[in-house]
Amino acid sequence: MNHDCQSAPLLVERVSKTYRQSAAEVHALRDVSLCVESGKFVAIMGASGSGKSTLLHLMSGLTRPTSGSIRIDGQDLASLSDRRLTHFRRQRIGIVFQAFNLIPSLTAYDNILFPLYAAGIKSIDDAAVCELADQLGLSDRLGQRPDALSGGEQQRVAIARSLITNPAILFADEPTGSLDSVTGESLCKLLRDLCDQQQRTMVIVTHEPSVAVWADEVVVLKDGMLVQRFATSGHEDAQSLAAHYQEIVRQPPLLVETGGTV
Ligand SMILES: Nc1ncnc2c1ncn2[C@@H]1O[C@H](COP(=O)(O)OP(=O)(O)OP(=O)(O)O)[C@@H](O)[C@H]1O
Repeated sequence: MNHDCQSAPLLVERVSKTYRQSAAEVHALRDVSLCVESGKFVAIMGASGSGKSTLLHLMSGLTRPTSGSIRIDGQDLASLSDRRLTHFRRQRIGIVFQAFNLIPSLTAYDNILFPLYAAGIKSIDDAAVCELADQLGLSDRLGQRPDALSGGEQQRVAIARSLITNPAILFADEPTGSLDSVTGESLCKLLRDLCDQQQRTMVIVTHEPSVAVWADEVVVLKDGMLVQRFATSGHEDAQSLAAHYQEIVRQPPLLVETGGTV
């Protein structure tokens, strides 16, 4: 294993997930290993049913693997009880969903602060909240409820909410999936800026080459296996990335070495 992986924000080692549906078993993930170093932006791609959401849910501690281990910021998730895992997730893992999942009755400001309220933290650093809102272009929207915000603004509130606890890593499941292409592109630029300017570490699931091209590296899943990963540096536009991705998914699986670095 790469030496730097030991201190990486994310280390996935030989993770498998099998769902049982009455008598049948569904092998959603098979022996997946992945390491993501600090400040990296990684996109997970794959056809429908290839296991992208399952992997994201396992890495973000929402579900547990059938076998294998996941370390976030050095913490082995399997060693935590359900209660401690929930606490750890709220403190150290940021999660953003396609559908924003904001609380409709709360203002943008209170939605952003919700993870702190849920953790029982009462002393709010207002300057830090304002700085975060400013970075995400939300300064003049904080008093609005979600139904008065555009889709792009709602997703930026969701990102601010996920960053308010200063997590070790941010996971996002199709973060642009509910946005038009122009708004989606500006959201991708924002995510890129968060990595470049604040050394945030990010893993997103996406179907869209135009989104994946903003990442540093692309991880490709096929039939629950990690079949390839590649740097986006050779694919500066989405068309070139899409062509390379299609080539990979058409090939028979070629498993990458266990524990390599992304
Ligand atoms: N809770 C579950 N119970 C049983 N099978 C499941 C469950 N969740 C996912 N699966 C199965 O696991 C496999 C991987 O599903 P997953 O949702 O991770 O794929 P995906 O790549 O995210 O797909 P999509 O792009 O369509 O969201 C699929 O065969 C799916 O039917």
